[in-house]
Amino acid sequence: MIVTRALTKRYGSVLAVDAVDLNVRDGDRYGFLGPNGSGKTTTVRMLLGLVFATSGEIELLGERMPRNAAEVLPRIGAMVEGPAAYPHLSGRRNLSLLDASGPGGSRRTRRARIEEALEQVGLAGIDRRPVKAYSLGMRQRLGLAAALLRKPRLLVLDEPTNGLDPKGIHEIRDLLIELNKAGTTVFLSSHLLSEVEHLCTRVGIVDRGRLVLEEELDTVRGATGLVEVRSPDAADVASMLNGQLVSRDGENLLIRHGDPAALNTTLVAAGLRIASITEQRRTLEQVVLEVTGAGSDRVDAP
Ligand SMILES: Nc1ncnc2c1ncn2[C@@H]1O[C@H](COP(=O)(O)OP(=O)(O)OP(=O)(O)O)[C@@H](O)[C@H]1O
Repeated sequence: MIVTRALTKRYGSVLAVDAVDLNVRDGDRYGFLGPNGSGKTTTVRMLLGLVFATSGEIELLGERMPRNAAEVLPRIGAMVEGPAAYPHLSGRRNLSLLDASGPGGSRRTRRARIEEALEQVGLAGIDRRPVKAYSLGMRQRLGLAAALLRKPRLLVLDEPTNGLDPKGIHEIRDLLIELNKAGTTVFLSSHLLSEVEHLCTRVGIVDRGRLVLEEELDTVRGATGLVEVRSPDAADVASMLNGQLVSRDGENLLIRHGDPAALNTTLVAAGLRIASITEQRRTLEQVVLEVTGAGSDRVDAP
């Protein structure tokens, strides 16, 4: 759905995006993750033909960009930072102007389409209020409604939950999952680990303009080889598994073991009570820290 090859953008002496090879597949919920200033917005802008790449190639839906922008862009729903709208008009009116600029049938069909998009993002209830009176979160929702108008196969969203409160973030997340289940590929940029961790199936991590990892989230969050056990008989569990015990804090134990089911059977067979037993997986945060190296305070030898 999105393929880039050695995509590069230079602003004077700043290498904002450095030879990025993205591969977003049909059906992905892809999180493009990186700290502020790592090149996410610039990449998204290049994908959508809003800025020209210095070098490299882009394919969207199998078509070369920006060469085939006129053909490709109507099939994509996009939202980039700070979605634009006429401030003195209502959200509905803004959407209807946007809708009118594209093809799409009778007045009734258009109205139904706008209504559905407003409904999806939770803005259907506010009719007359002009966009200038919207909160940042409402503007984000309106931007998303605009992206959804044409029921795109691919959504490209730059920081879609920016400015939303936790409930709003949750609603947008549910909506994106629902759309994805119905067949829409979702590509979103974010600097929020938790957002990507909760929403995405695949992740691309960018650091100072370079793509340092692209992988399935399940693979990224691989098992650590440790099992977390909580037991009222923690002292007995600890002495039984002495060699494998990594740490103990009250009822909570961390045990070196590759198979939680087998460990559970062993403990229960020994008459020990197990309140919970879970395979420990790496967090996305750990992975990001690993792949982004020593971080911004690194001091290289001259
Ligand atoms: N128009 C521009 N002119 C000059 N430098 C720019 C321009 N746009 C971006 N940059 C620089 O390119 C680098 C990447 O910026 P970009 O906005 O793409 O990062 P980002 O990951 O989207 O960050 P954020 O999360 O803050 O939006 C930064 O160093 C930024 O200062």
